[in-house]
Amino acid sequence: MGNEKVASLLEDKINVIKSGEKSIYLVGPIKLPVNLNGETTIFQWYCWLRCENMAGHFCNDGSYNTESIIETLASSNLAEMQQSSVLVYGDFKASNDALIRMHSICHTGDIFGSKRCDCGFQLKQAMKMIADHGSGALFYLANHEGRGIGLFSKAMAYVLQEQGLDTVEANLELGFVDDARNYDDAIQVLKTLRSNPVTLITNNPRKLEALQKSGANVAGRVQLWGDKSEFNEKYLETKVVRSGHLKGGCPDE
Ligand SMILES: Nc1nc2c(ncn2[C@@H]2O[C@H](COP(=O)(O)OP(=O)(O)OP(=O)(O)O)[C@@H](O)[C@H]2O)c(=O)[nH]1
Repeated sequence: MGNEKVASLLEDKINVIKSGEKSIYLVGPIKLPVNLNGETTIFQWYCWLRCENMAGHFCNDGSYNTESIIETLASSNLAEMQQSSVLVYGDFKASNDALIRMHSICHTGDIFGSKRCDCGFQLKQAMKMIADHGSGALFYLANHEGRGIGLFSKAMAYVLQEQGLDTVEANLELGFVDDARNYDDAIQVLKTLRSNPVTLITNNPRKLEALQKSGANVAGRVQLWGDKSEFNEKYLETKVVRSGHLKGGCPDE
């Protein structure tokens, strides 16, 4: 198969979202059958790549064609970088209301099922809530590890926490801010996929604020608490007491 043929197969599945200096290359939808609590649920999956003055990569000159993307893929070493993605359920573009979650990657909680946090529970529960609701999207934000400090630094923060520091103190002692996450790219992708109202699944007021400030059509928020155990009790308490996470279903509760 030549480059031209491959390009023509991919053309309809690539969407270029331009915003100032940067471009976001969005690939999808791709059918993704997912095992959700023992049942197969069909999601549509999209993955994106942000490109910003990356000399040597396919995004450096602002021009774009599918063939040039394919030509540079193999030499771009994308496995060394983080790419985020979104799982979409139902008629996400047209439905009147939809549930969305901006889920920050948690290697330990999402993959290993660590009980030090509630991330793995929230991931599965949010996917279930979205499917039960009939329309929605779960954004899996791969550059958010450790609230934006990266996996290695999160491991260092865990070591400090084992000496009694809470999650916020550990981040600060390592020279980070408490929360360094940015939602801009995910919001751009959301706006590309849907303009109708969305309800955000979160306990974190900063996520809600980021979405509202962006001008996205936000109908409200639903909370997601659960999976409390002796292992994450302090972690959950710190989220409420130090990071201002909300207990209750509405933004102003
Ligand atoms: N720095 C740090 N990050 C952690 C720790 N435990 C989990 N995380 C990260 O925290 C992020 C999730 O943030 P949370 O504060 O649990 O929840 P949230 O995403 O802000 O809010 P919700 O939308 O309500 O889930 C993930 O990226 C995890 O990797 C920790 O002990 N220290």
